[in-house]
Amino acid sequence: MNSVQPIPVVVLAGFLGSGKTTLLNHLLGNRGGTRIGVVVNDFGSIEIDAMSVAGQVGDSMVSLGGGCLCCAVDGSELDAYLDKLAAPVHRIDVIVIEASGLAEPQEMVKMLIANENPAIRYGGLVQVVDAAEFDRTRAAHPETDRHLSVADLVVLNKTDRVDPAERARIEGEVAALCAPGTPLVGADHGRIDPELLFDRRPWTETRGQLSFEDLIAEAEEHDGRDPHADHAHARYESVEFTSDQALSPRRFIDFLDRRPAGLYRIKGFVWFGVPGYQERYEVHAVGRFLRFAPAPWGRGERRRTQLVLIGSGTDGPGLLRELDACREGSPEQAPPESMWGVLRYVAPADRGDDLAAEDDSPPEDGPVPEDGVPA
Ligand SMILES: Nc1nc2c(ncn2[C@@H]2O[C@H](COP(=O)(O)OP(=O)(O)OP(=O)(O)O)[C@@H](O)[C@H]2O)c(=O)[nH]1
Repeated sequence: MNSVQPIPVVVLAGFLGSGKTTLLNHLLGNRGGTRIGVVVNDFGSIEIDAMSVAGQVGDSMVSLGGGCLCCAVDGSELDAYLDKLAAPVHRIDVIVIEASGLAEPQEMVKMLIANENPAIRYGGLVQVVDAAEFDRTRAAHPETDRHLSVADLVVLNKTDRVDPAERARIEGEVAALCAPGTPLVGADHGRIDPELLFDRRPWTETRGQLSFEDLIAEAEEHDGRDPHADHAHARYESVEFTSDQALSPRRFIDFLDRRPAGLYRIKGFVWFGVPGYQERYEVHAVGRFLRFAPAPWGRGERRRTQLVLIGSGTDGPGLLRELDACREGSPEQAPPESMWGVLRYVAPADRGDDLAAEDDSPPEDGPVPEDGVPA
């Protein structure tokens, strides 16, 4: 690849928790000699997703914080980031924008098509679908159907969480919602062939790409009303919690066990500071699904907890008060057993042997060794 050709800009979209960051990390980890520029657009000003992929992208990383790309960031700001990434000095082959899980992908595509920088070109819309949550997501968010209809490539992710018959049913439904011939690839932890995105003559050139006319028609639909009123995130609110004090694992698990149904997504990391469990515990909750992943702290990284909670109809200040009550002043005195509730939800995500538990699954008995892998 060389930098004379315009750099394709691929939009990675999908509902909250569908696996966009996981897929992006897979691409970054399997990019061979390809240089990928990344734009992460997170919901909430604590850029959890940016941190999840940071370290792998170095100075090519730019992050658009503060909310949804389509609303909070105007075209000129996006253009400025793209200009920066497209500078020849970076020798970038492909740019991937990870859209906020609540963004309207069409808005981003529109911005990219309108971009006047000759060094880049729109490279397609990849829609990530959570196979295990497909029916629920569709019922709660009818715009899912519209998003699928404009996708260039659909990744049916989390296929490990559905059986083959269920997978076949969902594949049929997804295919019926997509434009005819839209490629649909199944994936476990976002492990797709990176060639799907890095090919110089990709699927988007032959079919499926939104035409400008489609986009104008879309825009006209909005006429006379707030163009963002029907966006998914208009119905959502997010709150952020940060603590320099450790959290009590027991009180935090109790908080999670009691979390309201409208609290759709929790992500971030937690410091428990319990002797023997000094790692940084990444937490991901999607609906009733919950997982912790321990990882070492970065060199010199401050021990603390940062969480983003996204929900609808939830009492944000009330949630923050409950989290405040989880603070623990003397974590060094906590017994190791206090971690058991957390360790039930630890799975070695990167190894693929997914032991993540559903909230309502029976608890594992007994302690778990310090590597975090339940016995
Ligand atoms: N079982 C299973 N879990 C997965 C798979 N892919 C991702 N996950 C988990 O699902 C959770 C959400 O994944 P993310 O990659 O953060 O999802 P996202 O779409 O970036 O989420 P938002 O940033 O909230 O929109 C994490 O706990 C992942 O480890 C998969 O194929 N199977």
